[in-house]
Amino acid sequence: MSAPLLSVESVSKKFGAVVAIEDVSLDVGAGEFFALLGPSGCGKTTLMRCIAGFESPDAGTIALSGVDLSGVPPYRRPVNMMFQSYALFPHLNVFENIAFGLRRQGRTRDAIGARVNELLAMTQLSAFGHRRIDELSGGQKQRVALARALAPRPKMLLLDEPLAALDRKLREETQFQLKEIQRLTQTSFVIVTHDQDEALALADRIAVMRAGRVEQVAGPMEIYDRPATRFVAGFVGETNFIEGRLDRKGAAALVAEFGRIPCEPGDFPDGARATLSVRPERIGVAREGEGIAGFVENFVFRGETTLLRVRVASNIVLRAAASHGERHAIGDSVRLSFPPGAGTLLKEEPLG
Ligand SMILES: Nc1ncnc2c1ncn2[C@@H]1O[C@H](COP(=O)(O)OP(=O)(O)OP(=O)(O)O)[C@@H](O)[C@H]1O
Repeated sequence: MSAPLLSVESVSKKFGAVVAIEDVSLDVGAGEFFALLGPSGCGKTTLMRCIAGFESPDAGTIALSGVDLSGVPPYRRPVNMMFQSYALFPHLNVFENIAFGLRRQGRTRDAIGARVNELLAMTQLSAFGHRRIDELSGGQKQRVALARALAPRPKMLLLDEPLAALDRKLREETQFQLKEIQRLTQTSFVIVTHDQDEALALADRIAVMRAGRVEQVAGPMEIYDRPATRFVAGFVGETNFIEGRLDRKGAAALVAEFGRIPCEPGDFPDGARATLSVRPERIGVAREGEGIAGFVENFVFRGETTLLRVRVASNIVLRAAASHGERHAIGDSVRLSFPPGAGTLLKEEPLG
């Protein structure tokens, strides 16, 4: 594998007594779309600001193309940041906003014109070059901010919650555009988001952060299908946590209060206490036959699936997604089945 574009090594940052990030290490490749995902306050913005040069780490190093960035001011880094507020210049038109960084670089008039027109076309704003910023919709402003940040050809673009200001419908459409623009420019994008759907939809790889630390770095499918910790499993997507004791004799199973759940034992020892994380859509729902018996306590229609809450023991309710077209009623008896490999076995850990 080629050397990473960005390399963050053992970086920590405190604000007074508050530990914002602690011993964070990760790499981002050239042309990669990378997401920092985590709940509010987990340190993702602080990490991004350290990469941009607006904060300096207390410990650790940040290097770009192998060059240590400590002491390098933000404007000298080949990194640009797109702020959540967009921070556009209201007194300049769209063209001049996009041209701003290029003028500072002292490019010729022709070079500036060519680059701005290229970005106007890429962001579907060609007809808007002369518009004032306050004459634009929220989605158009977002695209101007993106074009402006990309204009000087940074090696890496940092995006702080880039879609947060857009309504839901527009956000989805803009996700496709953002991905397309990233692909066309081959710039590394590092996006900060607390929205798991956004991270899963956009990123090639995701770092899931919690309380200043990175819990897992992996591709979206792996994060979803093979979460490394209980926190990641619960934060990304919906899941069931089933507690029990591992029985490795014969076909491995987690022995839960309400029955045996087939599972892949990994390197957990026989008899270990563990938690199985199982996504609702991986549980089979049938009216009769084999499996764990339960009854439907409640359900919500989700379009493609219906999410059932199934009581399997006096104190345990599991969520299972029944396919489209199956009708269920409150009180129905059902059987739940768990294909081996449907879930991920996790260490027991206190949830902080
Ligand atoms: N300049 C600062 N001075 C003091 N504390 C700060 C400062 N910046 C961040 N913090 C604290 O550091 C921790 C991490 O904050 P950070 O903004 O990086 O989190 P975040 O994951 O980006 O959250 P959000 O999604 O809410 O922006 C928080 O406890 C925050 O209050």
